[in-house]
Amino acid sequence: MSPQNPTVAVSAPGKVLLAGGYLVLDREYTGLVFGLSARINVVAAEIHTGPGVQLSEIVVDSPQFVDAQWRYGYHRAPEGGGIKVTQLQVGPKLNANPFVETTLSYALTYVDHIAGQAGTDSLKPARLIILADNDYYSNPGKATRGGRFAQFGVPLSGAHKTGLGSSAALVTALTASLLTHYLPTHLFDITSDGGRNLLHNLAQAAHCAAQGKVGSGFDVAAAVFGSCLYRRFSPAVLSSLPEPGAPDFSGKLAHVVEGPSWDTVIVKDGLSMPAGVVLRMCDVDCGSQTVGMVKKVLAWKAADAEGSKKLWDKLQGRNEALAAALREGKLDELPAKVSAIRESIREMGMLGDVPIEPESQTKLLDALSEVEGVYGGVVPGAGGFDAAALLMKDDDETKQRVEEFLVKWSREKGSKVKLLSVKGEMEGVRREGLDVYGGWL
Ligand SMILES: Nc1ncnc2c1ncn2[C@@H]1O[C@H](COP(=O)(O)OP(=O)(O)OP(=O)(O)O)[C@@H](O)[C@H]1O
Ligand SMILES: C[C@@](O)(CCOP(=O)(O)O)CC(=O)O
Repeated sequence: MSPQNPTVAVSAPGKVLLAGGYLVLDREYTGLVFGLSARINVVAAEIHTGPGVQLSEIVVDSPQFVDAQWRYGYHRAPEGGGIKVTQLQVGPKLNANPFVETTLSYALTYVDHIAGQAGTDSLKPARLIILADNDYYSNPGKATRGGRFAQFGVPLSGAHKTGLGSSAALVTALTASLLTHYLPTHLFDITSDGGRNLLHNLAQAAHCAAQGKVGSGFDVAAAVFGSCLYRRFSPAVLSSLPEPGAPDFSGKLAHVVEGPSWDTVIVKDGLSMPAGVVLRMCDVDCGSQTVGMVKKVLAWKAADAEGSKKLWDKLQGRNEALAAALREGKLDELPAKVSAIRESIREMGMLGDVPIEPESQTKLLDALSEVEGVYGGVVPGAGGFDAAALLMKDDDETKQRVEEFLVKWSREKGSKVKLLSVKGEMEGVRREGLDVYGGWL
């Protein structure tokens, strides 16, 4: 028989929205979502306490960063309020991690609800270890330990994010590791469709609560399902959920995440990568910030309902045409499909007065498209100055040409552009063997 609360490891991929930024906020439209080879891993293990010792504690470590341990006490709140977690002070100051804290309260509440129904009292203390692939963070400067997981030598707040969706991958892997650790396979199985749907719903709910807003959720969808065509859930699905600890949070959470009201549409075979083609990401370190872009685009959409609908319908058609060319392996069509999308994106940026594909990025993408073996590139997600996603031949010669091009470009333009080692990947959340984490556990 397997132990009651086994040590388990789960990983979830990062994301890139290749096409469908802004449109995917609206259920009328879809997004081309790719999972990435950069993963966030979480190992969940029981904490063994001495005989007679009672403690209700969850310890979370992110050992690649300095001062990155968070300890929480937990208890069952009255009136069905679920599991309340309270951060315990470790060092001189309380260093909050809202994504970890909220995910613990959501996942433990759900586990306790299910375990309560099954008549067992299974919330034993646990230790969780977070290990993130290096591409999630750039120029941390003081990285000391090589290998798959760097020791960054800075606190989490001092690491520069590359925008691969660390919080969504973390919330998903953390939720999945807790459910897998505490629940027997017949109650939660990450490899089943039902298990993945439940994980998706619970992770979306926790991620929205932690970030204090309901986005399109494509990042959590990528973390759970990997690459797909994504149509969002209606935000109303989450509107009946009270705060953790409030009366009946537990029952309402279970009702929402198990409920039939989710209208997310994930089309796994709607998106694929032809043999010999790879999706790669560039990090552009240029110091330019883009804030409030979503707000501005939505304001333009509201102010010009008719014109914006026309443009979005056209862009949706162009996005679908790219997905079809990828599915059908029509490599010679890729450059024109990518250019058509970029043209509509620039039009949206101009009409909304938002730098979605700013001129510096237009120049970079145009020049990259001329490099032999590159089919084209876009500003992914919301766009802006700081990233580019490329479709290119999957061979070392093309990679080398792109890297050489970027070195020259960076020198000439004074903006640091570098190719990340991350690649597009189809697979979503998965169990991992413990041997991957040698030396970290
Ligand atoms: N390795 C980690 N260990 C612990 N917490 C982490 C780790 N990585 C990310 N987080 C949590 O996620 C937060 C960052 O999430 P945020 O949504 O700001 O960025 P992101 O998801 O990486 O970026 P983007 O949405 O632009 O792709 C951190 O503040 C922290 O709470
Ligand atoms: C603008 C938007 O459609 C995409 C944002 O993507 P990213 O965070 O830039 O990868 C917002 C969303 O989908 O939640």
